[in-house]
Amino acid sequence: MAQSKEERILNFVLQNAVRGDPQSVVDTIDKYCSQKEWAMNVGAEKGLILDKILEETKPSVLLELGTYCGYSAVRIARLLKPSARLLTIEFNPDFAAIARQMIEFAGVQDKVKIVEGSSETIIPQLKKKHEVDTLDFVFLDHWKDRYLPDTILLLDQGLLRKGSVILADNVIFPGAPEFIKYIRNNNRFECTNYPSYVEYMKVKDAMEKAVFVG
Ligand SMILES: Cc1ncccc1-c1cc(O)c2nc[nH]c(=O)c2c1
Ligand SMILES: [Mg+2]
Repeated sequence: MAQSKEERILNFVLQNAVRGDPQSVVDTIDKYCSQKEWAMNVGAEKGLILDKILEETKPSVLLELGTYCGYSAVRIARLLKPSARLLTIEFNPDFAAIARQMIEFAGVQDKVKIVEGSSETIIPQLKKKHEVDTLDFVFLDHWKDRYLPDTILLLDQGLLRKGSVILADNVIFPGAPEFIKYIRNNNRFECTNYPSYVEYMKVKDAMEKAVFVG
């Protein structure tokens, strides 16, 4: 069976990165995807914005929507304190299988739990099945037309508390106009836009940070 692009990315990491070194995994994926095959990892430029916001927030309980190959899960986990936990939801089982191996190779499996399935199904299970009380940090990086309904679901499920940070990738390209319209006009969120570029491309993109004020 022909290899998928995601399998090629994983194999490049297994052969070229340092086992147990999350920074080397992040750098190796960026090297492959900038020189060989484009892939939808948050990438190095937007990754630095993500890093900075994580260092400011110092979250303990995190949720990511859209794991893909595990690039951002590894990038996030490398900055977390030992007791912090990241739950990451991935709909595509093939991507989830790649991400599981990527996360284990990076040595961050104790901090990261991949949950396979749809965010719509899993978000309502977070409290009872995944022992979440409230979320300190949420990274939206899945289907753009799910950003708004999933944000509303997080609110309805009582998963946000005063100060919870939502960070959304791709609010310019591919774009999430309904989410942006809602979040910027909702006085329960304080929004900040971070202009950047689509990963590995010279196309403008941005991330949006929305802090829940309770
Ligand atoms: C696929 C694509 N083509 C051209 C330009 C950007 C994208 C793109 C970039 C991303 O960071 C994405 N993140 C999550 N989910 C996506 O679907 C996605 C798509
Ligand atoms: Mg993205």
